[in-house]
Amino acid sequence: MIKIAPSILSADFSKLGEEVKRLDKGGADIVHIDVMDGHFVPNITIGPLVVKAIRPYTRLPFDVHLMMDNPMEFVDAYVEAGADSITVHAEVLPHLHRAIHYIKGLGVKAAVALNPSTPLNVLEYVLGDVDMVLLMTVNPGFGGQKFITAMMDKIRKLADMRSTYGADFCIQVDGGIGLHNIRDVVKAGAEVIVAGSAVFGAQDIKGIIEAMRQEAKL
Ligand SMILES: O=C(CO)[C@@H](O)[C@H](O)COP(=O)(O)O
Repeated sequence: MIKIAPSILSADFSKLGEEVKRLDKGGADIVHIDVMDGHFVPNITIGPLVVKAIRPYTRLPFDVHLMMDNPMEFVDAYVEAGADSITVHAEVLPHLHRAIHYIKGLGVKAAVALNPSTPLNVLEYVLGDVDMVLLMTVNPGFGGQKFITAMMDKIRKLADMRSTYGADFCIQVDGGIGLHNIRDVVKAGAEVIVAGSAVFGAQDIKGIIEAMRQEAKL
């Protein structure tokens, strides 16, 4: 069973609480929260105060993706604000193993994200530690970009690595995913699908989420 995790980056920020409620009613599995610091990526988005403010609007898990140069300085604050899982980028963390275990020690799930150009081998010695690996399928920073087709092979290779190493993390993909390609990414091995513009660009959120689930059925 795949999980649909709409990114609120494409939501109407003037009424985020209501937008989160719409996702809940529409049948989303997870709320994906994109945190950008203006350094690691050229955009600035959502602080812990905002996460705390929208937390009462749903019981869906909050998956917080930290696109930051110094994520470990903020992990505690996002967990206190209501995050259920925290994703950090391998590119900024020389002590990735320590970071993963620190996050798990806070009682939430730990995920590691890779930018499109980052090779999978940086994960080799933490494959048994992570709960989820997030493969960015666009260069992070903005919603509405085109899926980078070379990422299809990267998803397959990560799924192969998982079986080779007998690991059991989830594979999440993020960027440029919608009805046109969800079947292909799922076939390649993706299980948690982040989608921003495809979900919030649709009039009917329930309809698009259902359609994506149907389309993903192999
Ligand atoms: O993290 C990011 C962008 O950095 C993503 O979560 C995007 O926001 C996904 O948006 P779409 O590509 O689905 O519009």
